[in-house]
Amino acid sequence: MPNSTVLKACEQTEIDLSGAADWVPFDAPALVGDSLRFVSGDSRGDRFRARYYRDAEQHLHARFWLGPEAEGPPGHAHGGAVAAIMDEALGLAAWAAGYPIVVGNLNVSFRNMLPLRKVVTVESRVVSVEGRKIMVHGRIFRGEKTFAEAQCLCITIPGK
Ligand SMILES: CCCCCCCCCCCCCCCC(=O)SCCNC(=O)CCNC(=O)[C@H](O)C(C)(C)COP(=O)(O)OP(=O)(O)OC[C@H]1O[C@@H](n2cnc3c(N)ncnc32)[C@H](O)[C@@H]1OP(=O)(O)O
Repeated sequence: MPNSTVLKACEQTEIDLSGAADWVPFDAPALVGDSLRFVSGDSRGDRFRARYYRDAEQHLHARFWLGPEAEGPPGHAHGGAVAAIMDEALGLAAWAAGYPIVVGNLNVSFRNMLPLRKVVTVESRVVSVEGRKIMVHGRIFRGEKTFAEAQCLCITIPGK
């Protein structure tokens, strides 16, 4: 099947990105707008589709789907795609917690190859705040399987 046909088939498919029962949808574009364009901005794209949520404790979660344009190893996600998800989701977690930041350092461990065309969950947590340094940890998983873990050092932007 030619590639264009595969892409078209993907575009037409609705992906179920619904959250857990106790999650509340989080309007990320309302908070950071076009900064999401690179990763989660195209809800019908063939690279990433995403939806963000917050749980009762206000931690940010996301459902992500990676399509054929995120491919690295055959059938699996490119490491840069996984890192981009971590950059967006963990940076956004700091913003959602009230800290206007940019990411200063992002450390990603790739634990298992992440299959394309499966919905995965991203969980995040602000673990410490020291002056301008906000540390956020995150994980991408599906069921019992962890695909990646990350530690993200966010630095608040003066004057924001
Ligand atoms: C203008 C409007 C923007 C709006 C934006 C909206 C974005 C909303 C998006 C939300 C969802 C998407 C999230 C994507 C998030 C990105 O991808 S952001 C893009 C990628 N990141 C960047 O481009 C950042 C580039 N780096 C910089 O701009 C500057 O280096 C920084 C990070 C602002 C820090 O510079 P600085 O303000 O001069 O601060 P500096 O004194 O160097 O450091 C402050 C403290 O942090 C520590 N630190 C700084 N960098 C590091 C590091 N890499 N490692 C360890 N420690 C460090 C320093 O040691 C220092 O510690 P203390 O001495 O206070 O103990």
